[in-house]
Amino acid sequence: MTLPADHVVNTDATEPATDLETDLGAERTHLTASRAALGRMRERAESLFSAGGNVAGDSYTAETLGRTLARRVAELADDPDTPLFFGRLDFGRSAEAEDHAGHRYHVGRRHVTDDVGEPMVLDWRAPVSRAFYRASARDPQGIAVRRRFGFNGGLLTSFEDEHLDRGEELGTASRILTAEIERPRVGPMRDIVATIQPEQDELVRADLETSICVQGAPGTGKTAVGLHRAAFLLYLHRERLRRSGVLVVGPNRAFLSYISAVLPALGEIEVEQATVDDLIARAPVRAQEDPAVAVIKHDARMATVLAAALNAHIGAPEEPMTVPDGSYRWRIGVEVLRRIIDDVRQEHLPYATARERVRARVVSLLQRQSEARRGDSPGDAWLRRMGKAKPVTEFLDSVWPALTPEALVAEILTEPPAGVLTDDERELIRWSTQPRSLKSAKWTAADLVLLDEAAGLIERAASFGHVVVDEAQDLSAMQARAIARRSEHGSITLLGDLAQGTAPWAAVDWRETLRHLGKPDAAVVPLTIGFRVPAAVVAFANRLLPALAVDVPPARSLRNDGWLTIDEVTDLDAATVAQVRAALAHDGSVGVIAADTAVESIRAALAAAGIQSATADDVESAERVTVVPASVVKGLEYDHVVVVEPAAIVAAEPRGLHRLYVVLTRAVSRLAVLHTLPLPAPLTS
Ligand SMILES: Nc1ncnc2c1ncn2[C@@H]1O[C@H](COP(=O)(O)OP(=O)(O)OP(=O)(O)O)[C@@H](O)[C@H]1O
Repeated sequence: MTLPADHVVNTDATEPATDLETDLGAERTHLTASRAALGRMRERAESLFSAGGNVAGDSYTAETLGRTLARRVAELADDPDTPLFFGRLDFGRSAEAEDHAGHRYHVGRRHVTDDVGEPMVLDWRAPVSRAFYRASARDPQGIAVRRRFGFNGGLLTSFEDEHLDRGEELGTASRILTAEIERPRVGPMRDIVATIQPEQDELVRADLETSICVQGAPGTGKTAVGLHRAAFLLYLHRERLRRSGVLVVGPNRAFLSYISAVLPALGEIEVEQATVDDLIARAPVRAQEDPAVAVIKHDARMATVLAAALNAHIGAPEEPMTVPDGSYRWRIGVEVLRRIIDDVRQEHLPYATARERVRARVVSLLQRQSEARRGDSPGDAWLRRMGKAKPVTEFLDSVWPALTPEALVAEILTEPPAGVLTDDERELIRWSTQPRSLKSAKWTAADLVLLDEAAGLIERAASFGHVVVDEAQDLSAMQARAIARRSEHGSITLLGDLAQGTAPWAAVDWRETLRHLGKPDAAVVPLTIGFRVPAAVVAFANRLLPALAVDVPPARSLRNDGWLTIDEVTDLDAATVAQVRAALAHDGSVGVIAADTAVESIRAALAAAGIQSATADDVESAERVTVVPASVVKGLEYDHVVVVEPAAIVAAEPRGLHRLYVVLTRAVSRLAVLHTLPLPAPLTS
């Protein structure tokens, strides 16, 4: 790659800057020029877009071209509040610099080229940009100087140089990194491209073929890593992943709306985001059930039960088949029919595909007989007619009957088969009242995982090219299998923290989850640097860890600036209002977290005091205060968190201590804990 002369580092570019202001001025000029160039790139894309209909020959091509160009225009959108570049690499003249020796590159959110196609800003995902994240004084990777830029909104305000060639390296002491981590959080989650850390970058840039499981304490950047990995893979394997798709799975709607802006900000607008429940929603949930019943339905043994029940529908042919065809009668003997069934069973195809395979094998035997007798090949119409001939259909219906997932699940809930579940378990899952028809069946949420499993046994689900699963510690075996079916031919990034497992089936060992996901050999990699929770708050929340019975590696907080108060009060509402008022005096977001049942009264108390609040899924809300039920706060963060009555949060569910650990680790700067009841024991010991 060649660069225009003014971007080429001459030998003295690696000398200390003589005049910071001049340097800053030059960088601002480059930023302005880059923005203008991006504007021109967008204009060109827009004019192509509007001309698209005329150039394309047919409507299909026009539509495809239109979509491609519309996407291109969207990808080139410029947010004036977001820096277009955030770093600069000055390559030295060592052999390691290879072709880049003496070159200077600005690194930013997307490629920007000037009018003759020369790069002005390199995409952070380009191979050259890797050194921005990974070069160190010990391993400079050809870099003489790494420059990081500080921004305020879209305005370039400062920079920070590391002369790697002189052994200088700031690492996590970088002021710009510190400012980014400490900046107040408002609105939805932001990207971290400017400050991805080396241990994160290694995961972000892992190959498409590689599935990984990331175990990290709260705030170590798991979500950020997963989203950036999706963006990275889309950049590197654009066409392939555009065809197969990339999916991000999160725990709930509030979380998905919180993260929804990250990928579009990186120019990636085609990633599907869903909860597991969205993925498997083939019927509406119209009934509740005892959690003990749901636990059984989410157990991996249900997959065995369903597979066996389905298998039991495959019968053995008992009599030969005779098919009339005009003046002929074709005959297939019972032994041959049995062989067909045995052979197709061995192919381990989905049930419905296999049924069609049996039909095709039967028709091909009929065809051979017809050819032998008639001396010519029958046409397609004949083949179709034979496939639908009554004796063929009757044969299939008796030995390989068509089945729907609903029928299969209804069958095992009507008469739970013996052999895999205990008798008690069978009684627990048994339908107490039989629905009049499958259509009127009132499915529970857990029934939907069974329906999805059944659907997967009957027909193969489409596989995404890559799936990012966040908060994966809460996946049940059956949910993991639902994701496995959707990533059979792709890879997975699994993100989670065993200490934050709140589902009744929460994982205690990642190996087990990976096995259910069909990626048993994926590496489990820890993230160890905490970017959210201040050290004092981490120390407080960590008092819970021994009681959580999980083996997780410790993390070190980068934030020493936090603030923690624990107050025993007599009037929770009044104390909450007072804390929220105090928090509003600072910058940033305020999250009030309480047991689910307490949320409405807290919201009312705040409103009575003139403080309006938003709900967790309304990330664009103008209100700075959000009142969040403890059950949906996973993955979210607020500058100032007020936790109301920890004992009630713990008492609300069987894994209440895990929930409290999640709740206490949402604070970016300040945590206020208010209680009237004694604090849960592990917190006071
Ligand atoms: N390298 C980084 N530079 C700046 N900020 C970062 C970096 N990594 C993570 N962060 C920030 O730290 C916060 C926590 O990140 P994230 O939500 O990804 O953590 P997490 O491990 O998924 O947390 P949890 O376990 O609570 O879900 C976010 O605000 C994120 O933007």
